[in-house]
Amino acid sequence: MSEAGFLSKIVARRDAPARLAALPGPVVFTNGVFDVLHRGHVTYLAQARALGGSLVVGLNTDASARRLGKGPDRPLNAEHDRAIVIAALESVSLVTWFDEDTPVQLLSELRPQVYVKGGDYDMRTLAETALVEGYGGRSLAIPFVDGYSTTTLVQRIRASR
Ligand SMILES: Nc1ncnc2c1ncn2[C@@H]1O[C@H](COP(=O)(O)OP(=O)(O)OP(=O)(O)O)[C@@H](O)[C@H]1O
Ligand SMILES: O=P(O)(O)O[C@@H]1O[C@H]([C@H](O)CO)[C@@H](O)[C@H](O)[C@@H]1O
Repeated sequence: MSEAGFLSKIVARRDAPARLAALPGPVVFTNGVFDVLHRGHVTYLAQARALGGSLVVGLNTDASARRLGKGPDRPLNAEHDRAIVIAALESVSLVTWFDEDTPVQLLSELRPQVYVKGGDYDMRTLAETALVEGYGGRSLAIPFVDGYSTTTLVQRIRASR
C-alpha cells in the first residue's frame, strides 16, 4: 500500500464512528500508547486482527500518555508519528486517538464487537470489559510475548550509550 493509502486509515475521533461503520465485521478494538514499536506489539496486533474482520486502534494522545507515568520523557514519539507507524501495519484497519485516561468513552462511541489487550492485563478487572460485555461484546487478552516492552528497550538503548 502506498503512503497515501495507509494515511487514510488515520481518522479524527469525530469521524471514527462513520468510518468504522463501513469496515468489515466483526470489528476488533484495542488501545495503547505504542510509543516505540516492537515484536510484541506487531504479534499482538496481528493476532487481534485475526479475531475479526477489521482492527481499530485507539491511541493515547501525548497528553493522555504522559499521565500514565511511563517516564518523564515519554512518549518519545508524538501522537501523529505513532499513528502513522501503526497505520502502516497490514493488520490495522483504522487508527484514532483518545485524550482521556482510559478508552471507555471512545469504546462507548464505537461499540466494537471485540475488545482486546495484551496478556499483561487482567481483563476481568477492566472497566472496558464491563462496558463491552454490557452491550453483548467480547473482551479478551492476547498472549504476552515475553521479553519485549518499550520501557526495557529504551532502558537498553540508554545503558549502551
Ligand atoms: N510483549 C508483548 N506481547 C503482547 N502484547 C503486548 C506486548 N507488549 C505490549 N503489548 C500490548 O500492546 C499494547 C500497547 O502496549 P504498550 O504501548 O504499553 O507497550 P509496552 O511495550 O508495554 O510499552 P511500555 O513499556 O511503554 O509500557 C497493550 O495492549 C499491551 O497489552
Ligand atoms: O499502552 P498501554 O499502557 O497498555 O495502554 C493503556 O491501556 C489502558 C487499559 O485500557 C486499561 O484501562 C488504558 O487505560 C490507558 O489509557 C492506555 O491506553
